[in-house]
Amino acid sequence: MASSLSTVTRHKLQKESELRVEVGWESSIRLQVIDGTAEIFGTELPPQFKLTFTAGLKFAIFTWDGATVEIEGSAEAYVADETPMVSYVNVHAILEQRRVRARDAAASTTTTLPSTMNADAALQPQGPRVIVVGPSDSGKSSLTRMLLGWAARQDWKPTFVDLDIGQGSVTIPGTLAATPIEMPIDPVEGIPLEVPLVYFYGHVNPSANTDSYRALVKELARMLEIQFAANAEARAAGMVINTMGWVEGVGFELLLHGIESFNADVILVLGQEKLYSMLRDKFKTKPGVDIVKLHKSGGVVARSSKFRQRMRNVKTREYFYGLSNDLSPHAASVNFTDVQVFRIGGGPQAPRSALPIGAEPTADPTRVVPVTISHDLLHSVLAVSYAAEPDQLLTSNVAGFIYVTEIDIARKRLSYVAPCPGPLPNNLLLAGSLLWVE
Ligand SMILES: Nc1ncnc2c1ncn2[C@@H]1O[C@H](COP(=O)(O)OP(=O)(O)OP(=O)(O)O)[C@@H](O)[C@H]1O
Repeated sequence: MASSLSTVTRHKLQKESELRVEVGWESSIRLQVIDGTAEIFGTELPPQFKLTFTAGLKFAIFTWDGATVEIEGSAEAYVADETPMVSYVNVHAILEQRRVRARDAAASTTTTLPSTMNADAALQPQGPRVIVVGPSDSGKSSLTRMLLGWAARQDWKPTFVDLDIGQGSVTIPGTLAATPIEMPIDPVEGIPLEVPLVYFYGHVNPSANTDSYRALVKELARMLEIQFAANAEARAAGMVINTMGWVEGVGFELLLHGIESFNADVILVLGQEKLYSMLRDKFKTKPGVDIVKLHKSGGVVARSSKFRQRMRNVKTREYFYGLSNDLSPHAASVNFTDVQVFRIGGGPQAPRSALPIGAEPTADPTRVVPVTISHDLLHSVLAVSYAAEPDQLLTSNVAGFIYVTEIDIARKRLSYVAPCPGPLPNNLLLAGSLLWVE
């Protein structure tokens, strides 16, 4: 039975049960494990230590052997003893065997090859490449976290790939990203930002420009392939890929494109029979791809579009201000001539003169188009690209993001806020449809 908590409440959890918590929007809560052991999405909680969970968060504290958990503050919370966790951890055990096999095989390849010879990258021993798929609110991100967390607890550094542009769990929404996970993901702080490879798609809706989305997925996969070829440890640990909840029509095509681009060999399907059978049909002639159907947890909470919008704002705010307002973003301004802003898509594909008579030029969705700086850019989130030339902007990764706070047309100056001081690392900026108002 759900209870509304406003003060301190203790919950005794039996083995293999979980406490499902929804923090209210009014304030954060403090939570600690009083005795026993418990984890949040694969990350073990430190005993006797108060952790703060911010307003709006929804999560489960799971225990394998039993625990007592105390919550201070206002939250909806209830205990559930029916969870799919055992099936999830069984998947982890199989992935673990594959990682060990890849590591052992890599070790014997290096000892048997002459030192001057490199094994063909495609033939090198390879750990599991897992892709988690399912409709919206099926628990994909949570399962991804668990699999990464359990692997990291066994000293692997698996690569987390996030293709879900709606949430932006690595940096901000509207991005695709990959990062090695060296330790279980902190349930409060999230993913550390040290070495992520981030690409800016610029929209939270994949249908805004599916061609550019595909181009970015391909490029991210290509970059990881290069990294894996040079790093046997990362290759053996493999990757866990989180996807978006769009699984019908073009969404399904994009899923297939993701699976093929990353050469995924384990597809975990959460909570939808139809998607499972469509994938099984697609891959029945392809040996070496395992498709596994898993139950969705009864704890997964459906989130409205308003809630998602709110969480996106929280995520963007966190990027600039830190989780608990502990970062001081840096306000600065530049002359219009100091920066060049572009967007992807638009503009004619070919000049009318080059087209057959009567044909209308269509917009090229992957074309890099210059943007004239105007009031239209006010409140935009812009990516600072690593591209050396504008024509590389489509597939270059990004250094970070700024948001535009003022456009002074008379003085031709653009004011912005960046997460750190100092000049921008590049003057090539990329705009999408992402806006943010403090
Ligand atoms: N067992 C659980 N108990 C309580 N809350 C949960 C549980 N599992 C997941 N949640 C919460 O439910 C929400 C949806 O889960 P999650 O983000 O994993 O789904 P998703 O399939 O990745 O969603 P989408 O792709 O639509 O964004 C999240 O807020 C998550 O923290």
